[in-house]
Amino acid sequence: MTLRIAITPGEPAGIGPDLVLQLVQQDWPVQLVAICAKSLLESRAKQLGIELEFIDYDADLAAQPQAKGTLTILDVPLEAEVVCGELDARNGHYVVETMRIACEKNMTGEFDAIVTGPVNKGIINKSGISFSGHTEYFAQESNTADVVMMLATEGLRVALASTHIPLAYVSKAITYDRVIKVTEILHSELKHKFGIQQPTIYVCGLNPHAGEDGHLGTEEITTITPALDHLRGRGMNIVGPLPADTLFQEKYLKEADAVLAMYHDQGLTVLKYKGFGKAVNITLGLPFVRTSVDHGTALDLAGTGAADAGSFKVALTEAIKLASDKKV
Ligand SMILES: NC(=O)c1ccc[n+]([C@@H]2O[C@H](COP(=O)([O-])OP(=O)(O)OC[C@H]3O[C@@H](n4cnc5c(N)ncnc54)[C@H](O)[C@@H]3O)[C@@H](O)[C@H]2O)c1
Ligand SMILES: N[C@H](C(=O)O)[C@H](O)COP(=O)(O)O
Repeated sequence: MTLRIAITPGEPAGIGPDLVLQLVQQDWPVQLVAICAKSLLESRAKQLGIELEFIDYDADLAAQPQAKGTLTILDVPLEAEVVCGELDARNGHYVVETMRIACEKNMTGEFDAIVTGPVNKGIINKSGISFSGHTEYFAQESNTADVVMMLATEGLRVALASTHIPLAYVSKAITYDRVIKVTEILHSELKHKFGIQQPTIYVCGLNPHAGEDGHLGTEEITTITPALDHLRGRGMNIVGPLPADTLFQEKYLKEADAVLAMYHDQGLTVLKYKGFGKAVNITLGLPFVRTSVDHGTALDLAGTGAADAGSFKVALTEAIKLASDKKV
């Protein structure tokens, strides 16, 4: 049976539409359906000089593998005309609607995975919708209490204990229960989705030098270590908390199936330094497969033809793998 994968190009003024047009220049063993404005992709294709056959999505037809040079679209109309590189709050609802449809159709089983292009969180908020990221949106929309953001590139997986929150709130977000829940999800998904029988997880401290015995912060003593001790007591291979600035070295990474960072930039700066443009963002703990690109909207490159589709291809390849494994 051919899998059906939803692609949301994301912010219409960014590079997402360009990258979707690049993705379908090759065959894929699954059906790809872009959930977005047909008019947007038609005009972007014209601007980029790409010739494509556009096909309207029909849910009643059996899924067929993606043939290069065609693009199947589930049309969602824009609210306002798009100018490349110029954010417009009037399209905030449109962007979220594409995500909502993708989520709904994955929940019902019509689709087998979602691969998302980049969105601008600020402009969605400006449009009146409270929004902090796809990860949080899909968790809420699918009634999933806890999910984990994990980015992966060749040789490194980094998961986050907190995601899109101001730095000032991070300490409060790192609770005993949160550290346990995130590590449990990460451990379980490494085992069941990535086939690692006995996962080893290295965990970063929160403070400089992991708190230096409480002299540079106490969260390691009061919260993180007790949570990790609890998990170790249940038989999990957990190392840490280690100082984040010296954890990311080969000696440790060769032992680690994943690193759990306490906050966004602590982990993703390293991950993106290692693999920007070749990494995938995977939401762990959702009832469906969801992957994404490792980069943002790159407004400066929209419509120029200079955007690189490497990460989108990695994200799609990973979604196909995860969705295929789920079907077995
Ligand atoms: N998956 C997502 O939805 C996602 C991920 C990251 C950032 N964002 C959002 O994107 C917006 C812009 O973020 P930013 O400026 O930090 O990052 P960015 O990734 O958009 O841009 C950073 C730099 O990398 C370049 N770049 C990015 N993607 C590229 C590609 N595919 N090919 C070639 N060059 C590329 C850009 O031109 C720019 O110079 C923000 O609103 C942020 O929240 C969204
Ligand atoms: N934190 C992600 C990154 O830096 O790549 C990005 O903002 C996207 O997150 P969502 O998948 O939750 O939108």
